[in-house]
Amino acid sequence: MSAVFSSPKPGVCNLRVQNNRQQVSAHLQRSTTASCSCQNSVSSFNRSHRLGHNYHNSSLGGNSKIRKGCSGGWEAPKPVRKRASICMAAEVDRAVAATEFAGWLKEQGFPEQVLEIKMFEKEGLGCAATRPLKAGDIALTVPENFCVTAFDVNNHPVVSAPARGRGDLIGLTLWLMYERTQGESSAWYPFLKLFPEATSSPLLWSEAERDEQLKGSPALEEVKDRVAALEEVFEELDSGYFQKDPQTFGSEGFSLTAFKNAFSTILSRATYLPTADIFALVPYGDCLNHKAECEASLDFSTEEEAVVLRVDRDYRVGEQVFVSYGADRSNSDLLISYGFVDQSNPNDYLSIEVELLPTDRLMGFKQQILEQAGFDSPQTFPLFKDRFPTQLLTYMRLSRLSDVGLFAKIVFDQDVVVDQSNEYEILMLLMGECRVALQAYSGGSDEESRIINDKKASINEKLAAQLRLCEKQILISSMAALRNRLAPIRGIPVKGGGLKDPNSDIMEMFDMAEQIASAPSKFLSNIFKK
Ligand SMILES: C[S@@+](CC[C@H](N)C(=O)[O-])C[C@H]1O[C@@H](n2cnc3c(N)ncnc32)[C@H](O)[C@@H]1O
Repeated sequence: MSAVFSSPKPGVCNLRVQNNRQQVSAHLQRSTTASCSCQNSVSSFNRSHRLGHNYHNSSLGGNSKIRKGCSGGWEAPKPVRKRASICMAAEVDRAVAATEFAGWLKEQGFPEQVLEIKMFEKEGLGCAATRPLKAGDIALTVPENFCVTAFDVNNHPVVSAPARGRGDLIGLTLWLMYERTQGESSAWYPFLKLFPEATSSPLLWSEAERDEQLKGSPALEEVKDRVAALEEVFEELDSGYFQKDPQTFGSEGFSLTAFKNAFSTILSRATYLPTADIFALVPYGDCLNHKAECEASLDFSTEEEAVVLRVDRDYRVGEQVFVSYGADRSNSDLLISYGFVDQSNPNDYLSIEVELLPTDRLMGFKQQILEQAGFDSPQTFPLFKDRFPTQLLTYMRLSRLSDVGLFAKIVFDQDVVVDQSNEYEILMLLMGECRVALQAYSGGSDEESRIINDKKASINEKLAAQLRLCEKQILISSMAALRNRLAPIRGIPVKGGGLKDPNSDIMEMFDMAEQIASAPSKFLSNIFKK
């Protein structure tokens, strides 16, 4: 994995604020107070990262539990043979399409739901309650045979072969590409009419646009990696199947653009169902929008043999019912996977990677301590706008400690300062890392606010500005929190005697000191002793 921000001084500061694609980041379970504070409870979290699932093969090889025992299947109406055209949602009024879709589903025996699909100003299509709902109520029950899954891909006369072994998301992408080329002849036409042609994901932006708009953001590397992987898959499909059979795989419907558009659509609409370990296109379910505070999500119920949504809060009639697309989704992740940014996302974070110094003579000993506490080297931690994990600080304290006698003070679930010079060093290192990360973005935060409010700015420009602004805010508030922690160590008074904001006249001093975050520790300890 590529690190986006290199250390201010390699070998001295082994920290990198990096992209958030990966693994272990730590999930903070307790919410905190307004100013940036330290979190005590961290557990590793496995985000069901939809894109990440793209490259595993779990569900295509007959792992389609959701369709096992399915009786009858979805009786799609007999296709009316019309000239095949690519079905593009931009050409249709999606609100009208939603009403037609509901009627069509009813004809197929779809059960009555307590949700209706409606257009909402901010999120586009969404689901509104048609009767009052109480927390715990079932709001949606979609029998399994109405869902499109790997089962349909595996049994598809055309796309089953190219989809084999490629994972659910690519399988569904191929399914969508093919069905789109069938236009009104597709058995799923009323369903497909609801889909947007593509999302606003930067996976679809031009190289120049993404380089310019995402400059400084860890999302840039992430997008580059994902696009490269997607293009590689397309190359294989193109040379292995599309070019060999141009009659079946027409050049327009099976172009790279069509592939990427369909992939972004599937990425944003297919729901991962944990119980069945499968991705599915779920009618109605694919119209549910995300709210970070929400805990409800779709899953497959083996008892009901249906995909079910149980709401986590009360809803009034007409109110939009939300789900969670995943508890720990950063804005960068939301933008790449769904093409939107949630500016008030309490779960937004930047990842910071820390590791032991390879030249440390106590490396082996420290590694054992880390292993016992369940950490790796390197290890990724999240940096939130209002909090960062205690474990990040403890990890860093350990990594910079040279006095074995102080090792007993290393406690991962409590915020215990080991010794003042060690504390000073790690806070300065963190500060330096945040500063370097912040400097990688061009322009000040005012620039982002201006773009967000500029009526002439494009959707992509606005989305990128929202993302950059949120990420900058995380770094700025982390630096403010670090300054607050540094102030008492340095014995510098802060306004009103509190720890919130250092006096503005000493800000300059802080700034100067922060610039030397990577200075030799001898020099730092001299400052400390002043
Ligand atoms: C599963 S679909 C939901 C239906 C979608 N709104 C539509 O019009 O078809 C996911 C898409 O909904 C939109 N969306 C979901 N939650 C959102 C939110 N909180 N804010 C803005 N857009 C959201 C994004 O465009 C995303 O790609």
